Amino acid sequence: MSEPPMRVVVLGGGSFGTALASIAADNGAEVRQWLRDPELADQINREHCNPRYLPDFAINPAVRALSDMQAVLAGADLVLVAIPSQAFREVVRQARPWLNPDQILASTTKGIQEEGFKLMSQILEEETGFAHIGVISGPNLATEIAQKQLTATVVASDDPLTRTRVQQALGCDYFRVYASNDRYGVELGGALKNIYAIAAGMAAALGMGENTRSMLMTRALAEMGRFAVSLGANPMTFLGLAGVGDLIVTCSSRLSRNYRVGFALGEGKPLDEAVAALGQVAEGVNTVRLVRDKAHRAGVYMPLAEGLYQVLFEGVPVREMAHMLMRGEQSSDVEFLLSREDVQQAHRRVEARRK
Ligand SMILES: NC(=O)C1=CN([C@@H]2O[C@H](COP(=O)(O)OP(=O)(O)OC[C@H]3O[C@@H](n4cnc5c(N)ncnc54)[C@H](O)[C@@H]3O)[C@@H](O)[C@H]2O)C=CC1
Ligand SMILES: O=C(CO)COP(=O)(O)O
Repeated sequence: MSEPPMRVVVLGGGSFGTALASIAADNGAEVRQWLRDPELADQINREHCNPRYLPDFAINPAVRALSDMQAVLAGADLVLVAIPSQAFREVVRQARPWLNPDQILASTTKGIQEEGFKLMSQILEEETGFAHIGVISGPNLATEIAQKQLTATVVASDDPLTRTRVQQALGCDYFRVYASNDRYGVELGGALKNIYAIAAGMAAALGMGENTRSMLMTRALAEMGRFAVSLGANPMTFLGLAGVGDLIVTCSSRLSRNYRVGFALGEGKPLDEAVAALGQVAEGVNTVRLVRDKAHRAGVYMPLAEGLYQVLFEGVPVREMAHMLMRGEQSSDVEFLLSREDVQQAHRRVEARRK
């Protein structure tokens, strides 16, 4: 006898939640999607389209949208939480009475909560105390996934059941799901790359070329690694899809909201205007502030995050910041091989000999 279909619930009616719900339905799962707006839920059920967030995409008609949290969660095997970080805890609290410890819970959100510098799966853990918790992160522009363009993601959890169930629910012929046991690293990579996507968008708006973008992405990776090490995380995870994979796509594509905010800023638009014009979440705007503050307090050298912070929140012109960054310290390429301190020390020795 064949197994009954997996019951998958997606919390969130944005572009990524909608794309994931359709993948799971394409894969044969019984899928329900929770949205707070009942009218949009009705429209999705009627027209199989989410005009607000993914207007040109035909949603698999098997996806049922609901705005009643209790009804949506009844009997769920896997719950994917695709809610922007600012509202994530609030929605998990709303769902909590209808969640149970046998369910698999996974965050798809690439952001950080200000209080306590919490990542979203830590919020899932705090709010539920359950064991089957994971995250999904990778080069996953929702619009491309909706078009069934081939890509892959990472499910990260120290719980093998969580990894396996997510792979079963979402892995299909246009979406591969790789496994990782470094939940913190995968989640941190997803949040950090948004910062650098804003910078890449700015550089593009200023007419900077491919060498510039390549330098920016590679130095971003170095900076992400330095930050991860300071938090006790394993920077090797950033060599995977949820690190360098997501960094490449988000720093290269106009489909990325973070890139688009950066582009608008590079064109001279004020931050509030750039964010309002987007009409969707660009997590990097908040993340850069949180990461810059944390790096400051911990004494971690993050010139790109610092520079971006100054452009976004202190009114430093983009070109001036680019110039300052180019005139910054001559540093080491790969710090795991040659430390920054060794390079600085060598400079000091040469200077001392000159005097
Ligand atoms: N869109 C993409 O390409 C990808 C997005 N992500 C991540 O997924 C997360 C969610 O993003 P998207 O779906 O793209 O967002 P979105 O901006 O397209 O939509 C956000 C959704 O959250 C809902 N929402 C906001 N506040 C809420 C609240 N208080 N209660 C209930 N619902 C609320 C909105 O109504 C909307 O349905 C983000 O953290 C993003 O980083 C991850 C991978 C790809
Ligand atoms: O995370 C993403 C792609 O993997 C989406 O990036 P944006 O949130 O910048 O659109």
